[in-house]
Amino acid sequence: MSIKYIATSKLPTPWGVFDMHGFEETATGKEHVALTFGQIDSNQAILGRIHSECLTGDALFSLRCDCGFQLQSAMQSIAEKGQGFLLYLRQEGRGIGLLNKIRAYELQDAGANTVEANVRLGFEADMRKYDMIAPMLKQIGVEKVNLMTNNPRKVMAMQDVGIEVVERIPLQVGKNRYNESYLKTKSTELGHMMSEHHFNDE
Ligand SMILES: Nc1nc2c(ncn2[C@@H]2O[C@H](COP(=O)(O)OP(=O)(O)OP(=O)(O)O)[C@@H](O)[C@H]2O)c(=O)[nH]1
Ligand SMILES: [Zn+2]
Repeated sequence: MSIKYIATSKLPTPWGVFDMHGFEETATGKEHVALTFGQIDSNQAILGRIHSECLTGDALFSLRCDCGFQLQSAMQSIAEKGQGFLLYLRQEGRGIGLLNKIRAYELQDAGANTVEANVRLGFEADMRKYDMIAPMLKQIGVEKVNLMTNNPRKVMAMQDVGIEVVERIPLQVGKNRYNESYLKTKSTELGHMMSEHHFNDE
């Protein structure tokens, strides 16, 4: 994929000051962000996260999913480590977009699970593409990663574009009474690797 690096600025956060790098997909004009913390050493495996946009969870405090909690936890871990990256990819709703996600939530309110809702709307369970990752990581100097995720598809997607995932670090945070069945569906139907205690401890 052709993606253009645009500019870099500081991004002060509650956990520390990140550098924010802006990108634009040439074909679609879609905008993505890479955050880095500290000095990136290309010879080392770098702690990082690939995070897909979730306006409701990341910005509007939704408890329907775990996205906002994962975002905060990842940024905190990166800042504590003193070195790391986070790619914030604008593929809302696993690639179906915000309004279709709200349609899917409407179906879920009526009893469908997250995968059934997507399928009823005529979408696959997960429509995300990860081909912007390689040029974005190249720009910020990351070649090997310790990836914070529970999603095996992300690990495979990284390897497919030639990025070595040295370690997968589980990121199980934010379980609550509103997202319990969402998390279960991730584990049973989307292949996410979740330990059982995630479902049992209140
Ligand atoms: N279609 C749809 N998308 C959802 C729903 N709930 C959350 N999402 C989207 O799911 C995506 C979650 O992305 P991530 O947190 O990066 O990744 P993940 O696949 O859950 O894997 P992890 O790295 O383990 O968190 C975001 O794009 C959310 O907007 C839902 O019920 N339906
Ligand atoms: Zn979410």
